[in-house]
Formats: sequence, C-alpha cells, structure tokens
Amino acid sequence: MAAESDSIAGGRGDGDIWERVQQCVRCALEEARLTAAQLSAVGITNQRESTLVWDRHTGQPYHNVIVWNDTRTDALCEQLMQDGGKDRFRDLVWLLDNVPGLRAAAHSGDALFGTMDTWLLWKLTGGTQFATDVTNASRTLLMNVRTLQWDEGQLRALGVPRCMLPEIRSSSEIRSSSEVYGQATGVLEGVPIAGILGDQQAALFGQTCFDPGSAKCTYGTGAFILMNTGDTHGLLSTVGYKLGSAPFVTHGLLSTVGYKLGSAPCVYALEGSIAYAGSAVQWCRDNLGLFQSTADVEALARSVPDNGGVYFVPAFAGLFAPYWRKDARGTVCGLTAYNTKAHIARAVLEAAASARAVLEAAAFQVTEVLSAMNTDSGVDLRMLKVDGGMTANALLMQFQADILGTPVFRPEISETTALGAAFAAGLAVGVWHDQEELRSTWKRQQRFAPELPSRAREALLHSWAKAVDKSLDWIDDVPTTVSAALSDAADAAALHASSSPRAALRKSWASSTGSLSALASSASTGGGDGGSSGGGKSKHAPRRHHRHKRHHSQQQPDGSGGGGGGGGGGSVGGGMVGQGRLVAVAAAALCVGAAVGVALARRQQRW
Ligand SMILES: Nc1ncnc2c1ncn2[C@@H]1O[C@H](COP(=O)(O)OP(=O)(O)O)[C@@H](O)[C@H]1O
Ligand SMILES: O=P(O)(O)OC[C@H](O)CO
Repeated sequence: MAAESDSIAGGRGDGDIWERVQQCVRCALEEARLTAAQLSAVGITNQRESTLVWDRHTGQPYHNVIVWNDTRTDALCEQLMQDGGKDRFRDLVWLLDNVPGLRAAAHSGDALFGTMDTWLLWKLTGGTQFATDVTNASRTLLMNVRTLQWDEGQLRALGVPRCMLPEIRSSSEIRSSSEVYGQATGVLEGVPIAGILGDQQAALFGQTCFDPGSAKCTYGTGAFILMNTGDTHGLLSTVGYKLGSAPFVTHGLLSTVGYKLGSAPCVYALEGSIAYAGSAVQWCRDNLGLFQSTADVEALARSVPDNGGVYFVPAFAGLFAPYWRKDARGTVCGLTAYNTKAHIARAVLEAAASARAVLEAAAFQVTEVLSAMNTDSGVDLRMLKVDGGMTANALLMQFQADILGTPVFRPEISETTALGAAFAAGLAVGVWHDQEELRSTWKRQQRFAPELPSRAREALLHSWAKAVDKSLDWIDDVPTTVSAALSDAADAAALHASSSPRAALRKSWASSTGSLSALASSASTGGGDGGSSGGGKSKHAPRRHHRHKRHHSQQQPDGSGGGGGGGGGGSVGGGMVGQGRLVAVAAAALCVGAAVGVALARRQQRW
C-alpha cells in the first residue's frame, strides 16, 4: 500500500520505514565497525502515536502510516467529543472507518495494529513477535494506565477488536533471556531485542530523570517536556478532569506512563507537548527560503541584537500544551507602521528578526509548559535537561535559560532518545547493572545560566502572551481563501443564504483585525477595504463560539496536512564510555517516523 502518495505530513509507506531502518542499522554497524554478532542487545525507540495496520499473513499494510501530527482525523475527534469522549485515540478508528474491508479483517484476526515499535519488532523477528511496551500503548489511549492492559470498555466504545492489538509488555525485560521481546533476524540476526520505549519516554530515561520532579525537554520536530512523577499515578489532587481510562488532564498537561522496568512498578510522568519547534525552523528554510541549512538560523538570528519587537507563534496546526486550541493559526506580530513593503521584502529575504523570533517561540512555549508543570506537580523545577536536534543551537539554549530563569543543562549526548532505548535494552541483558550505574554515565556538556533580569523576562513573557492571544480564534466555519470559499460545494448553499464568498473573506479579515462587528456591517453595505493597517491600540479579537467543522486553510487536498514534517534525515552517532570492561555505544538510526536504538557492547574500546 506504500504506492499511495506519501506526503511528509500525511503518511509514509511502511516499506520506506522498514527499508530505511535496515539501512540505518547497517550504517550504524559499519560506522561502529561492528557486526550484529558483537551486539549485546537492541532497543527500539519510535515516534509515538504514528499508526500502522497490516495483514498478519502477508505483512502488507492496509494503508500508509498515519503520523502523530496528522490532522485528517480532526472531524472524527470532533464527533467523538460530541459523543461524550475526549482525546480518544483517533488514528486507528479513522483507519477502521475509512479503509475498505479493514473492519472485517480486524474482526477476523487478519489485521494487526501497531505503533512503529510494534511494526519494527514484528519485522525484526520475522513476524513472530507481536508486542508493544507500556509507554507506546499508553499513547494509543486504548490502554488503562493503572492496569497497564487494554481497556475493554474503551475498545468496545470505539469498536476496536482486541485481537488486532499487540501484547503490552514492560519497557525493559530485565535480566532474563527468556523474557526479552525476541531474537532479531536479518540485519540484526540473533540479537536479543530487550527494550522498547516511545521516543519522549526514551529521552526521559536517557537523561536519567529517575527521581520524581526531574524533567527533560527534547527539541526535535516538536518539543516535548516530561517530568518524572514517581510510581504512583498520583496527580489526582490537581486533576482538572478525567474521562474513561484516558490520562488525567490537568493544566493542559497529560499524566502518562514514563517507563516500566521488568516487574518493577510503573513510573509515571507529566507531559507537555508542543507541536512545532524544529519544524518551524524547517518551515523558514523550506517554505520561506530564509536560509540554506537549519544550522544557519543561529547566525542569522545573532545578526540582530534582539527580536525587534517581532513575535512569531508557530500555531500551524493549532496550539498544543498548555492551550490545546485547534482554532489557532501561525501569527507574526509586532510589525510597525514604520515598515514599508521594502522592509517586508527585506525582512522576508534576510529575516533576521523573525528568525530570532522563531527560535524564541520554541523557548516561550517550553517556558509556559514548565510553568504549568510546576503548578500541577507542586515541584519547582531547579534545572532543565535538554536534548534533541535543536539543542545544537546555543542561542536558543541561552534564551531558554533566560526566559525560564532556570539553568539549562545540555548533555554530551544530545541523541538522548536513542541512548534511552540503549539503556533500557542494556539494563535487561546486564550491560549495566542498575539505574545508579546509568546515572553515573550522564555527562554535562554545557550549563546555560539565566542572565536576563526578571523585569526583562516578565516583559517578554507578557508580549509573548499577547502574541499567543492574537493567534487564537482564527479558524471557524468560514473559509479564509478565495479558492476554499468558491470550491467548497457543500458550503455553497449556506454561503449564498447568508452572504457571499466576498463577505466570508471579509469576515476572516475582520477577525484578524479584531474588529469583526464593524467590518461585518460594512461588508453588508458593500463598503470596507480591509481597514487601516496601522496604529491605534488594537483590542483582542472578540471571542466567539466555534464548532471547528473544517480547517480550510490547513488541510491538503487529500485531507492530510497540518503535520510538521515529523522525522527527518537519519543521524547516526553518540558515544559513551561505560563503567568496567564493557563499552556501550548508542547508535541511533533515525528514520522517517522510526528510530532504533542499538545497544552495542564491545570490549576495551573508546568511541
Ligand atoms: N542548529 C539548529 N538550530 C535550530 N534548529 C535546529 C538546528 N539543528 C537542527 N534543528 C532542528 O531540529 C530538528 C531535528 O531534530 P531531531 O532531534 O533530529 O528531531 P526528530 O527526532 O523530531 O526528527 C529539525 O526540525 C531542525 O529544524
Ligand atoms: O517527531 P518528534 O521526534 O518531535 O516526536 C514525536 C512524538 O513522539 C509525538 O508524540
């Protein structure tokens, strides 16, 4: 089924993923000058929520992968919410509803469901092992986070047959060869697969955030902050609401599974997710052509002393934590009346100020999530451990510390996600003896201390909050482009009944200027040219009730879209020296949508 066109956001052929994972494993082995036979164990870590359904007999997927930030299932979510649920797992239900014959195949036991870890485990073991770990299972919202088993009530409510779901196991099958996930075949022939962790939980583990209150932020495509909350699912006192077996929702954060080592109690975590972080930098590079490579953003941003009053809210597919607003859209604020079109053209070409704003946006978002976390957990964060591709950017890291008012620690190994998977697998087979030993391997590469006076910090946060406010309330039932207004046949009658496409566009414009009622009335008399672009103290757009039926401005013609282009090029690397005679190398094979952390054991060699 990989023949269907693959868009970055809309899905990927499974064949691509499997092929690329094998390629990356080969590359990792080659670079490390090792053979599979020299490996002690392999751990799998993966982009979470991304979903695949395949035929158990042929191994053929029924559909492309639906990745975590795909918005094609928005309408389904709306429907589920109206039916009384919220945050229910949507991707599998969408597939069951939309792929011809899939529901019957699911009920007959022919169709298997998995997140990418399950798919890779199944492929690596020649189709003999069908399992997932608690962290990945928890992201489907089909698992009961207390019993750590599939929730029968939830399955019934969503019409998901139990027989298509994998067995749920721990994240690290500790010290028993009979308990590892399975033995690999093919490219990793004979190697025990001994650990599985969703990528963000793997980073938490790789950062050795083992104590309650310790937290990390991974800056990749999105940015994900996880704080260890201990072995009791204990945020009940601050719970905002809870529905079914879905995680508890507090201040826009999710209580989720952190990791589970063998038969030890499960460790939980509080999570704040930000949809666009590194992907906003990619957007500047690819869609605006502001610079050649993502690393160039730092020099461009450093070429101006500050953001010049420009704020950029990358709400391309709405805002995730702590807002969870699907109606928000990307916004650039703070352009002044002094700017001419020449300034705008120059700004688009050089974009120094906005490049800085893009970086700062990531830091602002993380700061907000951490502030919500402090409130919910009752623990004040004293330091933040960071990892992921964006942490190469020292300007961003310094700004993060400044705006947070808390030191930021960058480790020697920034591919902490792969490292965490290697740790989980290595623990299982005895490469490391315990978590204390893992903790002792964590090395700081740089500490970024906050330098910004609190007065300045507060001023910036104030302006950021205003910018966020301006990004809200953008998407409603009215199309925002001429083509959407004209081509939406289903809406034509309604539009003609109430107004014209011209009026619809004016309405969107009015919303953007915060003067909806004035413009709506001028539209009805045929007047109004969009109003003044200049001064005056603009008030915030009036809040309206939204039904969010369609997201015209975001979706692609195929209904996909909104994704941030998760994943990215492969990267292989990361080295560390273990205690004693064994040296462990975490080799990350990052593919579109999937990553394999390989724990390699080798004697007396430094990497
Ligand atoms: N020097 C840099 N400055 C800012 N962003 C960067 C830099 N280098 C990489 N990035 C961003 O980091 C992201 C890749 O990080 P990575 O951890 O590999 O993400 P993922 O695991 O989601 O694929 C990309 O979105 C890229 O734009
Ligand atoms: O695409 P990433 O690497 O930012 O991570 C995706 C997360 O796993 C989504 O839950």
